[in-house]
Amino acid sequence: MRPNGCFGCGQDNPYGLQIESHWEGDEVVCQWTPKEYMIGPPNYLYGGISASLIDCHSVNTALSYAHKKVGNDDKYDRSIQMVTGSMNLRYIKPVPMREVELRATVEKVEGRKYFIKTELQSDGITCVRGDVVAIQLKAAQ
Ligand SMILES: CCCCC/C=C\C/C=C\C/C=C\C/C=C\CCCC(=O)SCCNC(=O)CCNC(=O)[C@H](O)C(C)(C)COP(=O)(O)OP(=O)(O)OC[C@H]1O[C@@H](n2cnc3c(N)ncnc32)[C@H](O)[C@@H]1OP(=O)(O)O
Repeated sequence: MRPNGCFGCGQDNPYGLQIESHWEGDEVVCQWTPKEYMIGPPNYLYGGISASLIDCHSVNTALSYAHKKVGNDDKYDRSIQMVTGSMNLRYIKPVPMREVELRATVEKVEGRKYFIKTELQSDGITCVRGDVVAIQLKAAQ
């Protein structure tokens, strides 16, 4: 989708994280590598960056799922809009400053609420687990 200035996934935001998420079976997956200045504790990723990664990846999972539900797999429909309603994170292990993988699944959908479970992994080990509720905005009247 262009233009896209989203801090998480916007290719048009040079200061953003520029994540790219794609479907792999029933999961939405993304590989991403931190910049040196995104450090928090010595040698480890800043927790707010992990939160941003999980936030954007999860909301995009919901957004893409909502598109699929109406039989639209590849064309972005600007009338379908999604925001983060709530996000609960469990920081299980510190995240090393190297490539991470995000893996998200749609747990359930209730009306406009999409319940997404996302894991942030390093070398196949889950470091952060997120439960995100993405909410589809009411269609403009
Ligand atoms: C796989 C490839 C991916 C492809 C993607 C492709 C392209 C990408 C393109 C574009 C990308 C664009 C954007 C990037 C995506 C993400 C960006 C990152 C995410 C964000 O950065 S986003 C900003 C932060 N976010 C907000 O700024 C939200 C502020 N807030 C509000 O705008 C309202 O507050 C709202 C809308 C949330 C609700 O308002 P509302 O009036 O629509 O809804 P209402 O109150 O009627 O509630 C309806 C039902 O939701 C329940 N509910 C309400 N609030 C809840 C909550 N907080 N948590 C859990 N449940 C909640 C109620 O309990 C009720 O549930 P029930 O129906 O069961 O009673």
